[in-house]
Amino acid sequence: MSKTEVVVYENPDLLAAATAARLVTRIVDVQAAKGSASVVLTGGGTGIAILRELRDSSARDAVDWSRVDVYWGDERFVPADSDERNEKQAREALLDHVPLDPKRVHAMAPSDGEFGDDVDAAAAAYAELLTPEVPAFDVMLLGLGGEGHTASIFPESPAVYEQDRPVVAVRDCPKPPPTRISLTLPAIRRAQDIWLVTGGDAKADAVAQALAGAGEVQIPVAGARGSRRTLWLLDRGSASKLTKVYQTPSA
Ligand SMILES: O=C1O[C@H](COP(=O)(O)O)[C@@H](O)[C@H](O)[C@H]1O
Repeated sequence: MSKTEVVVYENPDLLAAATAARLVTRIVDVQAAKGSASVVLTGGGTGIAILRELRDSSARDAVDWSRVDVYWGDERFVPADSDERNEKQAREALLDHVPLDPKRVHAMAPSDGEFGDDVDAAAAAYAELLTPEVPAFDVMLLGLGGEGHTASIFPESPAVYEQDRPVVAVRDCPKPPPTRISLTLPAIRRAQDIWLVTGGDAKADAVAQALAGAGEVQIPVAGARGSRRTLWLLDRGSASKLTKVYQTPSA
């Protein structure tokens, strides 16, 4: 039975540092149990801050990075060298600083890559990578938007209704850049652990609605649930509209 837990940290810095530490522990535990670990990364302020914390932590050397598979939950369909690209931000924050096996880093294609500006072909190629069955990812990090999007699945958009394909092209996003590639909710729900990481008052309504049981069409992040565990990692701002009291580690 999958569990949902909420942990609220005092501030965004503590949220990022504690999540980085938690991620090291999870990867090390998974590697001890089965050899390698798979991690799905998110873009966004909190997601990238966690990677930076991990880079700057000596605990990162506890991980055997050559046995980590890296995926992304979504990507902005922009040129490879664009600062908006989630992959570029993740590389600068962490991936270029640890000894990963390049063959195990599975980025989504940029708009100047092998598929050119054909975002459907780029999304189909990522779907192909995840066949025949979407991996049961060990940990998936996901951020969210104030209107309830997660990965690049926006409220009431075609992506939120997708039931068959694990990866889709996304157009006309309300948040720039407008063209993206995203895992779909059925693919997201293949993950064993989903960690929803977000900070700031602007996310408080979406967090409260999702935890109160909102529908995933209106609040897509409500549909992000891990098969083993769904862990909400928040700061005081993003948790400020929760009515129930949750675990709050002291600083
Ligand atoms: O555009 C995106 O935004 C969300 C959330 O980002 P934030 O900076 O508002 O926290 C992120 O989860 C997603 O991966 C990204 O592409």
